[in-house]
Amino acid sequence: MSGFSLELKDVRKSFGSAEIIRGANLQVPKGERFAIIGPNGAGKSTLFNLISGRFGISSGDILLNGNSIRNLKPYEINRSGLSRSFQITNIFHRLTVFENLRCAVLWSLGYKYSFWQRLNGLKDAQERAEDVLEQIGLKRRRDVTAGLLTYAEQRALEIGITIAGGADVILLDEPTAGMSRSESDAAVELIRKVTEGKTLLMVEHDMSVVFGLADKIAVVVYGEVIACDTPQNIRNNQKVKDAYLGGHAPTEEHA
Ligand SMILES: Nc1ncnc2c1ncn2[C@@H]1O[C@H](COP(=O)(O)OP(=O)(O)OP(=O)(O)O)[C@@H](O)[C@H]1O
Repeated sequence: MSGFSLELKDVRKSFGSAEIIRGANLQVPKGERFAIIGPNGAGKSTLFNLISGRFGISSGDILLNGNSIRNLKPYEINRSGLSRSFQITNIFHRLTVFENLRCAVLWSLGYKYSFWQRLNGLKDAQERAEDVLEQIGLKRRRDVTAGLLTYAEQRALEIGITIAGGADVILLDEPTAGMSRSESDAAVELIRKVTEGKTLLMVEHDMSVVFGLADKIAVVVYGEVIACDTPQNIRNNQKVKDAYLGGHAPTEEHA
């Protein structure tokens, strides 16, 4: 068994005649937190869509815990232990906070929506949802309709939905986008707590979040991973300085 949660092997993706991902390679060891950074249009979201099965890859391979997932559907990848959040908040606004979490737990267990009527009897799902509610700090908002939460609370709920199924590999797409400084500081703490012992891969533009959370940073430029290293080494990497910010290394000050 490999020590990697996720491996990208010469992954390529074309849309029509345009090759967007051009031989991406990446190895994410189990239990580490990785950030993917890069200029706008570099292919970060596309990589997420390939890893989570939303798009099929054109060539190469993606391994989850040592097994190829290249031909799997998104829900099959999810049930193999990988869960992702989206850049756009992806919650059911008319359900309560608790119902959103319970729904995510049941979905991960393979229940269908039509089972909702009989949910109270499903004790494990109920307990798991209560547990996640506590972890994301929304216990006192348990029975509030999700659409009435503040934006930061909605993003916290979304993180809860992402981890609710118990996946070991978590993908977060710009988890602090649109947040104030204090909200994103709180989000960093939340992400750190709920991903303890798990593997995290996140796309993030806010460098203070990236440098505050990531064990390693992968830099994507024109559909390739041009460097993957510790935050300190990325800061001093000349190739990254040249390609990424016109001669300046990414630092916590760059948003
Ligand atoms: N479904 C699609 N069809 C055609 N082109 C696409 C599709 N999805 C993405 N692209 C193109 O792929 C390139 C990379 O887009 P992507 O969204 O992955 O970049 P990104 O690094 O996430 O950018 P940003 O930081 O701005 O979110 C862009 O040129 C985009 O127009």
